[in-house]
Amino acid sequence: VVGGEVASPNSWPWQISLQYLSGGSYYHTCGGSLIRRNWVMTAAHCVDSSRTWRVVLGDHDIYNQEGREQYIRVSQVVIHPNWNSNSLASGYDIALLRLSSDATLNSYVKLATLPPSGQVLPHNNACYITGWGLTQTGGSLSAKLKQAYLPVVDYSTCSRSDWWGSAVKNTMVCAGGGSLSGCQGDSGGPLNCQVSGQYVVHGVTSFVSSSGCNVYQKPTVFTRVSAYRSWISGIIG
Ligand SMILES: CC(C)c1ccc(NC(=O)[C@H](Cc2ccccc2)NC(=O)[C@H](CCCC[NH3+])NC(=O)C(F)(F)F)cc1
Repeated sequence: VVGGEVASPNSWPWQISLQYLSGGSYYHTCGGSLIRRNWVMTAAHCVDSSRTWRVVLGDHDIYNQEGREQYIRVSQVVIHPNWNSNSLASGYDIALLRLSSDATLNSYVKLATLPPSGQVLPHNNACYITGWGLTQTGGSLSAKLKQAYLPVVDYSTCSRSDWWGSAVKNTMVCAGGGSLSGCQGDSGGPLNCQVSGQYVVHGVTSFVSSSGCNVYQKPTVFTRVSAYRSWISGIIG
């Protein structure tokens, strides 16, 4: 997350850190959202490679153990069947991870609320991106979970030629577009949008401009969760 601030610990209790095993240690690579006690929603591009994954719930500082963390292995990766890693612009950047055991729900670990099928938020709807991703283009991961206020940019604006043009589809949500943005390592995490006084996960962080994270008129682009509700229900029940 470029800009914004460190979140109050565990204030986004569905946010998870997706980590992969390498040389005996686990490393943060993406975010995700807990949607059932044994299912996490993330981006397909996060789990394109076959690795050993684990999910960390209840985390705040990914480099220090603070006692609220739950570490659970991933037993199954379900990538959307239409996802094509060579075509980010086509969308379908969504995947579901089955956990090897159920998360314990408490004040630090809660389930995300998903939007109703088909719901499209209006321009400027209040949303926050959260994640441990780079804090500057080419920078380093944030040790502590960050949040940044990214209001929704409607499709008609986001698909303008001087914005994202045809790279953005209606199955995506754009948000931000100024000095605040997502960045590498935020992928797969939630776009938390305020709807009737409640935070709803309307987006899965998908991409930013290849020329940098916080680029003017290149808002962060998210998979629109409400476009995939039936697929999600078909998998998790
Ligand atoms: C759709 C097409 C025009 C398109 C192709 C590529 C991109 N962007 C990108 O590829 C930039 C590249 C980059 C790397 C490092 C620093 C800055 C930028 N990376 C990204 O946008 C990666 C997704 C890459 C998926 C493919 N491996 N996502 C993210 O960084 C995040 F966190 F914002 F979700 C954006 C659009």
